[in-house]
Amino acid sequence: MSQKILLLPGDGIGPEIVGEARRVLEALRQHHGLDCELETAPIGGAGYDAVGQPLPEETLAQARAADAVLLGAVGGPQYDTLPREVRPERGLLAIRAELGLFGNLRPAILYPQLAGASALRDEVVAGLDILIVRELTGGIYFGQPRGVRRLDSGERQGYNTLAYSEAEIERVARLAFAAAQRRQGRLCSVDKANVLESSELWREVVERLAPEYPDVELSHMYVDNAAMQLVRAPKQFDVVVTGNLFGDILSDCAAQLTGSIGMLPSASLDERGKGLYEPVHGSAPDIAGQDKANPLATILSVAMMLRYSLGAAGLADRVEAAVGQVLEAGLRTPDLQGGTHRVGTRGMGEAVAARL
Ligand SMILES: NC(=O)C1=CN([C@@H]2O[C@H](COP(=O)(O)OP(=O)(O)OC[C@H]3O[C@@H](n4cnc5c(N)ncnc54)[C@H](O)[C@@H]3O)[C@@H](O)[C@H]2O)C=CC1
Ligand SMILES: CC(C)CC(=O)C(=O)O
Ligand SMILES: [Mg+2]
Repeated sequence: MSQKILLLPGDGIGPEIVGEARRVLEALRQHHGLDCELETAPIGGAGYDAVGQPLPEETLAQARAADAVLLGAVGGPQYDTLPREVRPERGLLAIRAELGLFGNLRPAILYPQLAGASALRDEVVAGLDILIVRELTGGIYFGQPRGVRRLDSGERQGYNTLAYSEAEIERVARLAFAAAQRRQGRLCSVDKANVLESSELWREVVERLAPEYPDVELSHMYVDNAAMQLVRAPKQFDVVVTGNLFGDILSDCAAQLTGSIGMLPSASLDERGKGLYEPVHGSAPDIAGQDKANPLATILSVAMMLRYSLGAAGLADRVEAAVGQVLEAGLRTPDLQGGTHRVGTRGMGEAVAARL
């Protein structure tokens, strides 16, 4: 039966990188029998421009009906002065919450061809393969109350709430323990339990689950140390599980270990494994519309989608192998150092599709 994939290009470089992901899906359809229907809908600033909402109702309905969703990125300076409730980023948070996508898998893998492109020395990053499991629908990005209030002094105060329930911690921790079982069997839970009550509970719940996963070696680390360890000795990590804000920050940091933020894909999964797939980076307004964006994070997100939502692990392997081949052939977008052939967004997408 044909599977329905919803494309949400979004803003900035979103349409360019999703265009290249689409090219890859079409190559798989043409040459490898992938049976899928592609639909496109607006989100973020594009949603606001179309109907005044960053997550149009119609887009959400299409996402619910789809077998998988591929998103580019949202946001841009032209939207930064809008009321917060209709800003593009709210649309992204809303679709994550509405679809119940609590588990965000962010693998940071160094392609051997990019060892020289990493900000760190070869020996520190060679063979790097980390999985960051970020809680995606709770924590300070969603906590209530939030807002800007007037103090008695007349001064304004901005405030947010960081809250995690036991159930929210448990379900993402189980996802991470299970991922560690399929990998090297090491799980590091990152928190700030020396200061935050929500982290103290986080650590307690993760610790309580550990006996159910005797084949996983569990450790804990404070987030400030984890940021330092990620650039000091990143290969000490196998799977990292952490909350929404800490995971957002640490995964951008891990991205740079792999050569560029343009290399990091992600999968956001619900309780039943239905997913939304998106690169880790944002809408990069500074390079939008210039054929400069690296589409590989989005193309690698297609690979994750094939593996986790479409039951096509063989095709996922093919896409990942094609990415390795174009890097081996020396192709590099401007964000990647080294190589022998400078290409743009389109050139990179065409080169991957041609190898499928
Ligand atoms: N998932 C999403 O949709 C996200 C959206 N944003 C939004 O994106 C906008 C820009 O945010 P920034 O903080 O600048 O983060 P960003 O990730 O968009 O860009 C940071 C830097 O990385 C570069 N970069 C990002 N993706 C790239 C790619 N594929 N190829 C080459 N270079 C790339 C950009 O040119 C920029 O120099 C904001 O409106 C922000 O709210 C930010 C993060 C995530
Ligand atoms: C734009 C934000 C809502 C999120 C973000 O930076 C991310 O998910 O990586
Ligand atoms: Mg981010």
